[in-house]
Amino acid sequence: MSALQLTPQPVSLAGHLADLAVDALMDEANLSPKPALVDRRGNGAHTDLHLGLMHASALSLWPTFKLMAEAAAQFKTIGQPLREELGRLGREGEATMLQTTGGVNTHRGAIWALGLLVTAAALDTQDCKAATVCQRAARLALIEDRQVVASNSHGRVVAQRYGAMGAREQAQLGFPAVMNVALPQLQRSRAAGSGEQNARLDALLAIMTTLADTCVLYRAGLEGLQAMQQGAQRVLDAGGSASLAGRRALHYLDQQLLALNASPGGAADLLAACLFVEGLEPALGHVPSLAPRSA
Ligand SMILES: CC(C)(COP(=O)(O)OP(=O)(O)OC[C@H]1O[C@@H](n2cnc3c(N)ncnc32)[C@H](O)[C@@H]1O)[C@@H](O)C(=O)NCCC(=O)NCCS
Ligand SMILES: Nc1ncnc2c1ncn2[C@@H]1O[C@H](COP(=O)(O)OP(=O)(O)OP(=O)(O)O)[C@@H](O)[C@H]1O
Repeated sequence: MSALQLTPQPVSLAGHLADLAVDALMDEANLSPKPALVDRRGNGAHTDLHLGLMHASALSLWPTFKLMAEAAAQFKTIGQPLREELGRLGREGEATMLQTTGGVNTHRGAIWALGLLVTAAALDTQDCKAATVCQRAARLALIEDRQVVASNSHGRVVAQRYGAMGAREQAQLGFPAVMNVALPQLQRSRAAGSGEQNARLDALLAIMTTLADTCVLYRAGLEGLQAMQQGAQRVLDAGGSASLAGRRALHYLDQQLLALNASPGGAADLLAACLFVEGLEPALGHVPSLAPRSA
């Protein structure tokens, strides 16, 4: 039989959500020029990462996201059983990621954020507005996972040292960096005539202006965080990444963050989360729910 005679198999809703999550990770990784992050130009501040590894890691997470969406259908409501199943799948996803990358942390924060959002979307695809999905994800993130083993993660170290709110709190608050910062900036930049890549760079920069990025704090302390926040604001004030002055400021920010070894990995994860929730309504508006309305 020739390939032309093969009938395409319908993609399940869970598979569709996993596609959207992996697409968001691929789009974030490919977006260039991002300050000090892995992109098409190079490795940014990371000696142990490269674009091929980011791609391989993103693709390896497809089954994890699909299983998370299926868990929503199985458990149907927001509660401890679903939360703990997600924790289990998330830890398995982290293990898969580390196996794929030979032990390098490519997407820890992204598994957390996108995992919660995929599940929240799958709970009720009749209402997959970005704001509603972020709120559902927050309700999941607020539930304690009794199986979690406290680790000495970089985020925890930094939380103790500086009192910074990290990935956990960002999710528990309903992703304010996505809803109040990144999505409005995306829309503003598009309305001002910027191309899609520049609008996405502006959204990343907008996140960087206020986020307490624990990756940056761990690698470069408060000096790095201040350089990131102020430098990102300067790019936006100069006209954003589509303008000549903004592009110069972005180049300067890149050099400054590289010198400080300060890579805004948390901001990058939240840009991926922003692209994911923005894509939900157009992609799923017509698809029936996997599960009845969540409690
Ligand atoms: C909550 C998580 C992210 C751990 O956070 P913690 O701060 O302790 O760890 P760590 O420093 O290793 O990772 C933080 C990650 O978040 C990203 N990040 C950094 N700062 C921020 C921020 N302010 N906001 C959002 N994300 C951020 C970074 O890119 C980094 O990858 C999560 O990995 C976790 O608890 N996993 C356990 C498995 C689980 O429950 N999974 C649920 C799947 S839905
Ligand atoms: N394009 C990207 N380039 C680099 N990092 C990214 C990118 N997109 C997302 N990230 C995030 O940045 C994090 C990597 O940051 P970092 O290297 O500080 O992590 P770490 O392994 O915890 O620290 P270290 O490398 O200092 O041991 C990943 O968890 C990932 O979520």
